[in-house]
Amino acid sequence: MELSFYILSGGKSSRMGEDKGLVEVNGEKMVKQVLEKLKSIGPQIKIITSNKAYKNHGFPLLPDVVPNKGPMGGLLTALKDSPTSNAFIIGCDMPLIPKEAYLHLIRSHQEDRITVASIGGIPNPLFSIYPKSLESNVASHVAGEKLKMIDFIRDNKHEVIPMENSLDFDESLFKNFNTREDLES
Ligand SMILES: Nc1nc2c(ncn2[C@@H]2O[C@H](COP(=O)(O)OP(=O)(O)OP(=O)(O)O)[C@@H](O)[C@H]2O)c(=O)[nH]1
Repeated sequence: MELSFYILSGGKSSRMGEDKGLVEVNGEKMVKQVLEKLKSIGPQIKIITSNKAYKNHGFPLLPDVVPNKGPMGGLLTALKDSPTSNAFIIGCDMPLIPKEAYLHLIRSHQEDRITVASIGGIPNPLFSIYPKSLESNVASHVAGEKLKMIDFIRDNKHEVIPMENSLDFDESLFKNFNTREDLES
């Protein structure tokens, strides 16, 4: 299955106070850590942001087609752009997720549905694979201001893959870093 990868980095980062993807965790920018894993998985990688500071990572940047709609706007941008029939959507603030987790989700994916990773019983729409065929459904949600990713997933054919059941992962590897306190913990 051919896949394109999109890192969502277009958020307001209001809790962090500065653009999250460019903040360092364990001495390296979060976006860089995500890119390092993706590079070894597939060639089609883009960062969805309008912040030019992401440019020096060497991957194409893509601004949101409809700005200020949160991750749903990022998903719409990704599916519109995707040259492949499926797109892997990843938040920029989960830098510790191991490559094996990406591979596991890809192996679990079936082309006609959304494949959502769950961690500790909680589905994560920003570590998920979406069929490009859902683009018009996403566009309707965005136009109707129905911006909760989880509601979109529930409205469409999907499968939840509990990461901890299949792989011997520590849940802490799926931590996302939203605040300064998160960085210190
Ligand atoms: N492209 C794009 N990505 C977004 C948008 N809003 C949020 N994201 C990304 O979605 C992921 C989760 O974002 P959140 O933590 O919910 O929101 P945030 O705006 O980044 O941060 P807060 O303002 O602190 O809530 C992060 O990777 C964000 O960069 C958006 O409007 N466009």
